[in-house]
Amino acid sequence: MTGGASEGEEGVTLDLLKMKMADFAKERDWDRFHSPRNLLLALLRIGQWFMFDGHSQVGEVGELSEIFQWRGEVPKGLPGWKEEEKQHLGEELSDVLLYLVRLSDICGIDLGKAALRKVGLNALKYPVGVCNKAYSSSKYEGKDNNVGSQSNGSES
Ligand SMILES: Nc1ccn([C@H]2C[C@H](O)[C@@H](COP(=O)(O)OP(=O)(O)OP(=O)(O)O)O2)c(=O)n1
Repeated sequence: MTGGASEGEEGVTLDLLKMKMADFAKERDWDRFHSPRNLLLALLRIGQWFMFDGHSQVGEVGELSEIFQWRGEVPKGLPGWKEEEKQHLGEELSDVLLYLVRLSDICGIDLGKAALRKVGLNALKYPVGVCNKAYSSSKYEGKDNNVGSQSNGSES
């Protein structure tokens, strides 16, 4: 699929991204590089794996983390961030999503279905009424889960 720039902008689906990534790789004869292991390393790597990518030592999750590194806690909505900083964040979030979509596709996992199923499992594991006042799991005790919620009035 090689449609126009605005294609799919209204309600982007995982299937559309999956097709875009498949076309991107096919058009460049990069299918041979998009193995499960390579895609996982592209997300997480420390070190180099690809011939045109000699300068980067961290994977996309690392690049995403670098944006938040040393900023301390960041309020929701990112007040005070410049537009180009938000755009950069969008790019790094997209890289993570795109590699995850591609990794799922290459592994034969329907990511949308798997994620929906997982949302259901999460709801069973953390029932409303038990968890809506305070986290009962010691895993989360002592953590401030409402950091920044006053900045835009949204709940986490
Ligand atoms: N073999 C490759 C190389 C790149 N991409 C796509 C998926 C990502 O969305 C993006 C990653 O490109 P880069 O490795 O150039 O990473 P960045 O765009 O983050 O550039 P930089 O590392 O310079 O910040 O390109 C891909 O599908 N397969």
